[in-house]
Amino acid sequence: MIYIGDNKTTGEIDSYSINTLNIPGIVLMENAARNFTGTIDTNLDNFLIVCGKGNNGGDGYAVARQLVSLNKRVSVFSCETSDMSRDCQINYDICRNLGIPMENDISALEELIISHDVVIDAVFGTGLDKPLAAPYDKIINNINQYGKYIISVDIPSGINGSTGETAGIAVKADRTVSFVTYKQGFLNYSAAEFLGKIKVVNIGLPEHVIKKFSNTVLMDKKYISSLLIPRLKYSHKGNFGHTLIIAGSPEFTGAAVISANAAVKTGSGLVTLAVFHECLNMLSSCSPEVMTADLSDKNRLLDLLKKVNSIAFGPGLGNNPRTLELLKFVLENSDAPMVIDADGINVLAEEPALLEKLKNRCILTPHLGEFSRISGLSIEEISKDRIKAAKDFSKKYSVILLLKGYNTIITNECDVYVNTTGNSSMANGGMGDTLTGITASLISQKYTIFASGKIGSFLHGYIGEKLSKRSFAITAEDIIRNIPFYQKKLFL
Ligand SMILES: NC(=O)C1=CN([C@@H]2O[C@H](COP(=O)(O)OP(=O)(O)OC[C@H]3O[C@@H](n4cnc5c(N)ncnc54)[C@H](O)[C@@H]3O)[C@@H](O)[C@H]2O)[C@@H](O)CC1
Ligand SMILES: Nc1ncnc2c1ncn2[C@@H]1O[C@H](COP(=O)(O)OP(=O)(O)O)[C@@H](O)[C@H]1O
Ligand SMILES: [K+]
Repeated sequence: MIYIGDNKTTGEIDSYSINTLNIPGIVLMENAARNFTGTIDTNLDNFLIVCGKGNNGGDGYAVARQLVSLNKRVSVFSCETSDMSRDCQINYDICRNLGIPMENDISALEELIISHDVVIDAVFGTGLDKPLAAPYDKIINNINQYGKYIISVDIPSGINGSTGETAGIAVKADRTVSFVTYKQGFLNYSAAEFLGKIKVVNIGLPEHVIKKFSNTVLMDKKYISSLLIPRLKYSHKGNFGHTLIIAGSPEFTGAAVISANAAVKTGSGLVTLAVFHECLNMLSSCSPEVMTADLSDKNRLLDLLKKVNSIAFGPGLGNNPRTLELLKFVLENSDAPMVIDADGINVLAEEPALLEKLKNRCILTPHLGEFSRISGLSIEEISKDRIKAAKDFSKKYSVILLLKGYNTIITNECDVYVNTTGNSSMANGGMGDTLTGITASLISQKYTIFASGKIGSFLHGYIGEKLSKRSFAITAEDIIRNIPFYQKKLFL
């Protein structure tokens, strides 16, 4: 499992490893350098390592030694040779003693970069603490302008590991090999263009050590598989629950159909779609397994509200007083766990006191715009630290929050899971409605609300990713058709 941490987390893990576990810093640096080197394509040769004066630079000097021991051609450019950190100095001295070609004259840098095939950027890592000035602005500019292939050590130099903001300018890496944790700042969308392909490597620390300092993880297939509940031989439809979807309006019947069809395909024992009277005759594209109900028939609705195992509320209902009244009615008459999405969220934003009634039994699945409306935070404020914004909201209202988008965040007040599956081939209408149906269906099948959000977002994005290998844009219908096949693939 890959853990996420900011600069503070890195410092804490560092000091625990050195002071409590008694692992010397130079050993951690050696492990980092060895594991970094292990990620480099063995066909690559002719490296220029650009080193700063802190431990990131120290890693760079240690990587230079490792590459030389693999018979690679290596040169080093030292940004500063005075006042180096202790472990940086040790590795610098060894590089000198080994006779590795070393340069520190900035006027030679451009030519050096041009004459090498790979630049390894070891200028700054988690210790960057001020805006970049001369000569660092020029060094980074040169790397970006002339580097043919750039690999950053830990963090592209100039990016803040906690916030993802740049110190004015930053290295644009082709690959970033980060140590111990995936840096929280990498989740800030503004950092994306600098990171290239990201890989996280260990520095010899067991998972239980990292876990002490981070409760934020990137979900992978293995983790999702570990959450899945196999079906027993003698199970019947009653074991897989009844999902009620309350969705749609004359302009948006599609949203209702999509959510209901997704719930069926995800395996809910029964699915009922409840719509306003005027939509009933527009449901011809519903999967035949979907049962329907008329929202104006209050007795039928009451009956359903009492017996279903989960309720999805919101897609396509319309942001209007009728939807708000309906939500109040549902909340007064049912204790079932709920997935609230789209207009369900929009009307909640009008009357946040209703969130009290959703405590400990709800997952909200907003996209950035909806989250901005319901949290009262601007999109800019949320984007600066999506994890914090999501966690704060979840804590304040005791709900699970699933903040959709590239790197979806799912949190239950204290633990945070980030979903990296999915891509922009999925950026089209109806995709969120699909996720709502999948998530509600999983809740009906006895997964916890939190697990349903995690599995739902992983599966949804996983399908999109697989299909996008062959198609440019993926539709909700494409996802729905493929749910059973890829769901089965998640059972390892
Ligand atoms: N346990 C760990 O966490 C390990 C950390 N390691 C490496 O250590 C790095 C952190 O090392 P440090 O804390 O020494 O920090 P850095 O090496 O990132 O940089 C700190 C140095 O740069 C200077 N500096 C910061 N911002 C500057 C600016 N804008 N302009 C000019 N100078 C600036 C500081 O004064 C200091 O000398 C990590 O990124 C990682 O590469 C590795 O050695 C492996 C072990
Ligand atoms: N670039 C992207 N990377 C990953 N997932 C994406 C991307 N764009 C969209 N998605 C996913 O598609 C879904 C879109 O949801 P939403 O915006 O609510 O759509 P709609 O309201 O049209 O149904 C979300 O689950 C989101 O995570
Ligand atoms: K770096």
